[in-house]
Amino acid sequence: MAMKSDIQIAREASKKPIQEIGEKLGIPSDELLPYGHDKAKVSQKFINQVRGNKDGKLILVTSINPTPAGEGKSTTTVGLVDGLNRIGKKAAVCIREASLGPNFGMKGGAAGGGYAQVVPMDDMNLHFTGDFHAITSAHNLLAAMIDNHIYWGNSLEIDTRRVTWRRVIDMNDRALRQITASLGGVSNGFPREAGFDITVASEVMAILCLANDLKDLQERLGAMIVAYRRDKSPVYARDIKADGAMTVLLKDAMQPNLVQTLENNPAFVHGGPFANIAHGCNSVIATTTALKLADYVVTEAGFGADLGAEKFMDIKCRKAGLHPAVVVLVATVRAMKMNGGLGKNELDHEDVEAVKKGCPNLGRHIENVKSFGVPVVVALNHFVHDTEAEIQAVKDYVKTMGAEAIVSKHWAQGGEGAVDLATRVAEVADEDPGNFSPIYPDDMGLFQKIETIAKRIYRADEVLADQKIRNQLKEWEEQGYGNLPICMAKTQYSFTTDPNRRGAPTGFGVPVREVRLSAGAGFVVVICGEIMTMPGLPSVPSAVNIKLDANGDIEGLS
Ligand SMILES: Nc1ncnc2c1ncn2[C@@H]1O[C@H](COP(=O)(O)OP(=O)(O)O)[C@@H](O)[C@H]1O
Ligand SMILES: O=COP(=O)(O)O
Repeated sequence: MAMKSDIQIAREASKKPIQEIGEKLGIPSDELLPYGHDKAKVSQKFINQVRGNKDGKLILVTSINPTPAGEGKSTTTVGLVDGLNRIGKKAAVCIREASLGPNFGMKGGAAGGGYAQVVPMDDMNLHFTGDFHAITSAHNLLAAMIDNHIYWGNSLEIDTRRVTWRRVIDMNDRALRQITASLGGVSNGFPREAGFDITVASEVMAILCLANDLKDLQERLGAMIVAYRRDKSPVYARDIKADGAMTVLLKDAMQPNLVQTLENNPAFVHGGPFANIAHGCNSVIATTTALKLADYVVTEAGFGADLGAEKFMDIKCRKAGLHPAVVVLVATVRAMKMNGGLGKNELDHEDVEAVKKGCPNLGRHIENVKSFGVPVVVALNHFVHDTEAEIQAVKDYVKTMGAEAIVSKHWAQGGEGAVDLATRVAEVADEDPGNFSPIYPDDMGLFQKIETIAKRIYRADEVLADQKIRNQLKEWEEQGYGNLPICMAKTQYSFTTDPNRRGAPTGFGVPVREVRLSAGAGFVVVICGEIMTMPGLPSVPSAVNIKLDANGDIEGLS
């Protein structure tokens, strides 16, 4: 029988009232702000009340370098939590919210898939509880106030050639990457080059995902650098007096969202930075709250372990004082084949040799995760086309790497299909050796931090950066930002900056195109190769297949 679509499965879910889901975690109904019957925000008051609880075990789900469709990190995160609950563990999901960009572009949503989804998947993949709209508004309020400040006399002496604060929209729109603002004459202000990024690349998004509470949020917002003067001294958001109003716009967005899996297990869904252009992790407030309420919290970080997992460890864990007890590294036969050199349209037939050729990519990610002092379990996310020979090839290879690969069929079977994975992951998590450490110390120089990531994680020979970039990093160190971690922005398809160099390449350099100081979020963004902070739509966007059917139900969301 043909598998139902994700949205059909989600629509048929037997959801419980969100208050019952909260009760599973000890959240009283009056500490939930409901958004309908199946979504709610958790109150800051309750979050403050449980801050003293003992932490559960934190489990990170990452993956090998993915195909364009993604290898099932969110799906495995949800399936693993359902599996853990089936074996009697009190486990919760912690994932990111979906951006409308990939939803209507190519990649799809962020609610998992098959019988391992969070619901209501359509709400979650569309407007959800409005967090992304709030972030977009707050970001663009600041942009409007900057140009307005310049219009009314520019008392801060902003150098209009050095306004670094761009605008955002939660959509893939390449036409907005580079624009000229304030055209049309005197009443429209002073024309200058400007542009848009996608909302998930906004520093406001990063701050919402790293802040502990509203006070911390406002302080970080105020600390964002928005422009420089001619003497190159920074102008902050607090100089524009925008931080208060931005915090008002973000008041509700700051509170984590609670929904449920298809098997009625709790799922925190909050924040949504991409991992190729931002730090790629869900919010600290959701993760730390979940750890106070569940014995096992399973979270994910975007794209492959060279991006999301590295930034989870070196940015999120460092800043929030977290550490993963175990990492689940998702591999799929299809991505192994792609890393073995096959094209994205050649992945549906058996090719054991291609799987074997892709193994070094998996091996490098296993070594990288272990280099953070964290044990790893490989989850082979089973697809219907996978053959026994292909699966065996992965298992045999993983064994040579001193790890173990466990086949998980959560997509097709829900939690029942992930019981073996859940059993093993819980065992490893309970043995948590507590040896986690980031791969570079705070007091290492910024350029040296970039080199450490490039050489130790990507296996690059060198970092290529012109003198202007090196001088900019030195200047930020002199201004007191030298202790910040690095947020690498590069393609998700390769360890290199060339999306076509799959597998485990060596003998390459990492070209740095631009560096941006996210002084509010507290990291330095290093833009490598051709990666864009405003993606474009594909030739046939998913949007063309998204519509309402005769019953008014949504079709085409995945
Ligand atoms: N085992 C599987 N079989 C078939 N499709 C899957 C499987 N796992 C995930 N998918 C689908 O692949 C896409 C990407 O899954 P997702 O969990 O979003 O990946 P990631 O979080 O790594 O980007 C989704 O459409 C999902 O439904
Ligand atoms: O930031 C990217 O996340 P996914 O890997 O979930 O697409």
